[in-house]
Amino acid sequence: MIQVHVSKRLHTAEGPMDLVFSGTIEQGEFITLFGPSGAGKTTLLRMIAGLTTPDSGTIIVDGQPWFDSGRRINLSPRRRSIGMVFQDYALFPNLTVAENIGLALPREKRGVIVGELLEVAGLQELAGRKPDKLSGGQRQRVALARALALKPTILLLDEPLSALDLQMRLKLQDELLRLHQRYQPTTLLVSHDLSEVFRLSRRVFVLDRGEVTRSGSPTEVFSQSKISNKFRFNGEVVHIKPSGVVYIVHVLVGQDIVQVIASEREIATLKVGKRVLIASKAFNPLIMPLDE
Ligand SMILES: Nc1ncnc2c1ncn2[C@@H]1O[C@H](COP(=O)(O)OP(=O)(O)OP(=O)(O)O)[C@@H](O)[C@H]1O
Repeated sequence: MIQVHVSKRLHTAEGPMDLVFSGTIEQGEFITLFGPSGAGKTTLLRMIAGLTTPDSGTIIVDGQPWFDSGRRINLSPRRRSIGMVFQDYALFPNLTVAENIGLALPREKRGVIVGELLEVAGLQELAGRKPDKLSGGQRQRVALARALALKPTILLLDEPLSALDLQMRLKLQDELLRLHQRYQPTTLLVSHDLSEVFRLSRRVFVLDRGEVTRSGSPTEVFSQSKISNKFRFNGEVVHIKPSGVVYIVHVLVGQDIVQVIASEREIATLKVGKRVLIASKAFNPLIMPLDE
């Protein structure tokens, strides 16, 4: 369990802003941090990693204080069990894929762990390549494998997929879910992409100007509560969930998630990533695929 209670005064172009975060994250949870640019998301990750020092507060991980301003405890990043992946790939250009993944591992364990990660991340064929011979998606897979090599308690991901095209992003999201399931690190992901928040996390914190304005499941946080009976929306299917004899389809419309009930017959034409039109028919919304 991670208990984070921190505050820090930040200096932004618009003047000072207080970043205040208080939250408890369970072991193995997948959390996203969502919010506008400059809200303080990256700084929060950096404080957990030990790269930025909070002005006050505590960060307790499995009962162990990583930071405690009152007791003057501040573990260095090296002593915190974390793996990190950022938007820019930050791989060592002169090392191969396998060497990049194994870099921080003790020599005697390196072969076994790197071998496993190459296999799990589907990178075996690329083990001997240098980063400049990889695509953006492949590089991020290497960065992810490297972040997991030391079996960190916490995985910190700062928009790792945002530079990738949609197709690659969806593929890497699946990969991320698979890796998370296998190694179960407590994961904090910063994302600007609402469909990503929805696909990957069970819980989201919305940060705005240094404060958590909303938190809960993506559905709770983003569902549109009042929908008029007469409407037409274009959106993208982000999740399909069986519910008894029908299905609940979650559709991303702008910045909102709209839930629509669909029958098995309607579901046959839908899948995650599909662009759809939601329109009202009498009082019940009607959902149908859009021609592409
Ligand atoms: N160590 C620091 N001390 C004071 N101010 C800081 C510090 N680090 C960052 N800031 C300021 O805090 C603000 C928030 O930055 P941060 O990168 O955390 O936002 P963000 O939500 O991650 O934004 P983006 O989505 O654009 O990455 C910025 O204006 C930045 O200049």
